[in-house]
Amino acid sequence: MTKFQVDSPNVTYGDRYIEADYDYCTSRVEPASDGGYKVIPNATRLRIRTERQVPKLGVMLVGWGGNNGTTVTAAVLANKLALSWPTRNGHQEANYYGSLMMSSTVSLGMGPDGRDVYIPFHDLLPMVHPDDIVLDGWDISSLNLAAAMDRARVLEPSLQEQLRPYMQKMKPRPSIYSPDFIAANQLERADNLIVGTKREQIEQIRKDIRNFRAEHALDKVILLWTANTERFADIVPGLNDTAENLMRSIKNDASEISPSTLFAVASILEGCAFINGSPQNTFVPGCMEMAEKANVFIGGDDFKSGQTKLKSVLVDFLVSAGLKPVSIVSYNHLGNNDGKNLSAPQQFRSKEISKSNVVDDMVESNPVLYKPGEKPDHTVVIKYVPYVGDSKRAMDEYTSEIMMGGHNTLVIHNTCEDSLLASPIILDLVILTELCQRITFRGPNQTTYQPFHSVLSILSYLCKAPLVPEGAPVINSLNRQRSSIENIFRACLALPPVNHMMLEHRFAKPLHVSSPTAADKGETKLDSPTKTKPYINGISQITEGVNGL
Ligand SMILES: NC(=O)c1ccc[n+]([C@@H]2O[C@H](COP(=O)([O-])OP(=O)(O)OC[C@H]3O[C@@H](n4cnc5c(N)ncnc54)[C@H](O)[C@@H]3O)[C@@H](O)[C@H]2O)c1
Ligand SMILES: O=P([O-])([O-])O[C@@H]1[C@@H](O)[C@H](O)[C@@H](O)[C@H](O)[C@@H]1O
Repeated sequence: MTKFQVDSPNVTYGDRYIEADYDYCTSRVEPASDGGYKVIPNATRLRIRTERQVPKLGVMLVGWGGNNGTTVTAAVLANKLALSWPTRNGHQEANYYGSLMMSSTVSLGMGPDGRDVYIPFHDLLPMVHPDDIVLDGWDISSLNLAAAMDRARVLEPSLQEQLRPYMQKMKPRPSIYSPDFIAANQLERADNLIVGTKREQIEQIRKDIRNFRAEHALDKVILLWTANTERFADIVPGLNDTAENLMRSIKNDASEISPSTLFAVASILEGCAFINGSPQNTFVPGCMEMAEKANVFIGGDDFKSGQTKLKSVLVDFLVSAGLKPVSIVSYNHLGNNDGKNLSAPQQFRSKEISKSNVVDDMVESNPVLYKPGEKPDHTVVIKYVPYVGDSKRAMDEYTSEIMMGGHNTLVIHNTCEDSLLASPIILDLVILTELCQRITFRGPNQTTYQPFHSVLSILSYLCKAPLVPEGAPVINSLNRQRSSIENIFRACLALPPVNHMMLEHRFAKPLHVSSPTAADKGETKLDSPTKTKPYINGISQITEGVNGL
């Protein structure tokens, strides 16, 4: 943990809380009488509380025996045990590369030398360390985690050998299987099932959660779906459109309730946050209502790990540079079990939707380039090629209109172990969710503190199809998503948002700085204006009217 303390009258470091008084500054836009806009800046004083005590966290993965489930478990173990292993490219040590919290940094501000001072994102606020997370979960396949890790073909055998004694003791709990929601080709691995009615299955999941919490003396449990992609469930009035109807449908054993929704309901009933790492509509309206009534966090959908993550950067860059993407083709093939499941049309359709909607907000942000409703041609292709296993091969082509009828075409080829991109995302999702459970806000004239909305939209950086509260805008731009996390956490320390203005370096005369370096050199400060020296090294200098000023 990088030690730092904010020295401000607006921050109190108490035994239990960090308390910050923060002015949330935004601008509101209203239509003006002349057909233009009236822009009104405003500032809202918030009191933000962050509990300092980091809990003992348990994470239960649905689909624990899959490529992601085994890989993230192996990664946590390898880091915790500080393992290293021989590879063709030399000795490899465990790390958490690809985790926003563990392997990226944030700036605290400008140091005495005028340079930003960076710390690991994870050190900005008290957070769970992934090494300390206790993992468990369910799978329709009975393979123990060591055998499942071998089946996944993601990690080097030399590492698997070291992990096998630990992971062979880990056995996924029997799960809820509904062949109607995942590809028929998954039947062959479905030998570890909870039989019974949907109500009985939910009660078993709830019992599993309680047993896990008790067995490890956990303070908190979070559930995360990293099982197969399901087809979308039909949203039917009277079936799953309200919390009451959903619970009645479960009691009546209605068929159109997916396993992922059953897990989400069980999780919410146990007061545990539930995160959906796959693209299906797990959070049917009735499930979302349940979460809101229970003040339990839900988040998702579909890990944003590779091709789509790059798309949410590239399209943002092109459109914000005034270049007009007009055709986007995203093709990939892979040979893991995820790819096998996605080879079925209904499961592919779930993924096609989450991979396709990611450009909408960026396109709609630029009416100079796009007419209302105009969008780039956008095609998503996924093919299953068993031989390549987890090594996903992605090829993207972005064609944009540039000035005066010109065109620019970007072609990207991207090969990666898909599960090694998704595993750090899983860790970030649960670390951020747990931290947000410890942050509360009190606005002006409010006497009580309130939590984040139960739909945890701050997770959008990690999801292809961000789940947001009703009426909230969906933001897919990766840069904006990351900034929102950083600035919200800075606000918990009464630090201003990062604005990149760097005015300290932009004026002809040094901006007033309080750092000891400026005072030591006896340099003048802005608040004591003096004429610039007319001569520098004997050369007369213009002191008035420079740059037309
Ligand atoms: N880069 C990535 O790997 C990535 C990125 C985004 C989304 N995802 C999504 O994450 C999910 C997992 O990906 P993966 O590569 O680990 O797939 P996988 O097929 O290797 O693992 C899924 C596991 O879920 C199990 N399963 C299926 N139905 C289940 C149920 N009802 N209950 C419990 N277990 C069940 C399967 O037996 C399998 O072990 C998929 O939905 C995938 O689309 C993956
Ligand atoms: O994250 P991303 O690379 O855009 O999308 C990926 C797809 O390209 C891949 O085919 C699928 O198997 C993964 O689940 C993931 O969704």
